[in-house]
Order: sequence, then C-alpha cells, then structure tokens
Amino acid sequence: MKFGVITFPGSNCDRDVVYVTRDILKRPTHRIWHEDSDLGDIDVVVIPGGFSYGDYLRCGAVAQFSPAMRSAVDFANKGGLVLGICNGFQILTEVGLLPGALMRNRDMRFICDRTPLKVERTALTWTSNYTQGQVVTIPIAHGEGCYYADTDTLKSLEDNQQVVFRYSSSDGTVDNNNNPNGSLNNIAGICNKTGNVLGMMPHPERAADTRLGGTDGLALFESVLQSALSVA
Ligand SMILES: N[C@@H](CCC(=O)O)C(=O)O
Repeated sequence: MKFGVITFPGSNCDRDVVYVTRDILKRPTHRIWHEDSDLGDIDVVVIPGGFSYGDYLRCGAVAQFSPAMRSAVDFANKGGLVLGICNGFQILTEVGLLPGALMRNRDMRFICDRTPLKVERTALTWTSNYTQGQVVTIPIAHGEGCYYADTDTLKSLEDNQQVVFRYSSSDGTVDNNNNPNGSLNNIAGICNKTGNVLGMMPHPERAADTRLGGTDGLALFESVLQSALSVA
C-alpha cells in the first residue's frame, strides 16, 4: 500500500504523517506538492494539518483550488482512499467531498490539548482495528474545529452512520461537558457515504509513537494496511 501526502504552503503536519507511514509503518510514501496535479502511483491520499495558504479567507478556502486537491477530488470520486486531518478535514468540506463546515471554536480560542474520542463506527477501512465504542486519546490543535451542518445534513449523517468519531469523556460519555469546541452532536470525524473519504479534526499522526505520549492514533493507519491485506 502506497501513501501520498500533500503539502501546501503553511502545512505543518505533513512530515508527521510521512514519519508514521514511511518510518513507522515502512510503507512507500510519496510527497505531493500542492502545484502537482499528478498524484503518482498511490493508494491513499493524506491531506495533513496546518494552515494552508495561511488560512486566509477561512481555513481550507484557498487550498480547494490547488491542482493537487483537484486531482484528490477525482481520486476520491473514483473510490480512492482520502484522509483529511484537521486542516485536511477543513479542506475536504471546502471541496465538497464531505458535508458541513468547520467553524470557529465555541469559545473563539485556539485549542491545543489531548482529548478522549469515542469510536462510533468500526466497519470502515479507517477504523477496523478499533473496537466499537472504544475511547481513544488523540491530540487536537485548532481554532476552527466546531463542526456545523444544517439539520437535514446532520440527520442524514447520523442515519447513514457517517459519524466516525465523537468527542467524549474518558468513560465514553458524549455530552456538552465533553465537547471542546462546540461541534454539533460532538462530531470529531465523519466519512462520506461510501466510506472512502474520512475527515477528522484530531491528529492521529501525533499519537502514533510512544515517545510522543501515546499510540491510539496508530491503529487508524494500521486499519488501512489491514484492509489492503484482506483485499489482496
Ligand atoms: N488551521 C486550522 C487547523 C490547524 C491544524 O490543522 O493543525 C485551525 O486553526 O483550525
């Protein structure tokens, strides 16, 4: 399984993802500059966190027009696996691969923390190595992470089981006291209807090495590898 990681001016988590896929998981990893429309021979595109194009206008608004993102949209529409982390999730909503929007955090402040997340769906390429309802601890770092969607969209996300991660307490309680940024329904990550596109505000790549304080995020990348093995 080969990974491709897009870098925009202002990305700051691209190397962290490369460290996980190339150095920890030992998988071929191709770095894709935002001006490249050729993604190369890859199986998974990762859109990393950061402040693409300085977060001007709003997070992800400019990145949606980059040649690499236009190719990533084609790739996703053909069934390719696309993961957007934090700024990557914001970009995925901007290009329309995922519904809804990420707005300013409820308290209007940038949050940098570690937060418990409840895994809501494991019948997915991205999460098969977790258990249903498992609570994992993953870092968050964002100013615009408050997930919003209109009532119909929210209902359809819930009905189709597209909510993959929710902010929770460490015992798995999902409520307003355990919602760092005010996201509707405590949504921390969603997938598209077909499940090949996942966007999440927390950073699994920052929880993939014991030296960084935890490995709860590594299972996400291992799930993807597992799915490739079971298909092969
Ligand atoms: N630019 C984003 C996210 C930062 C990141 O991706 O780590 C924000 O402040 O909301």
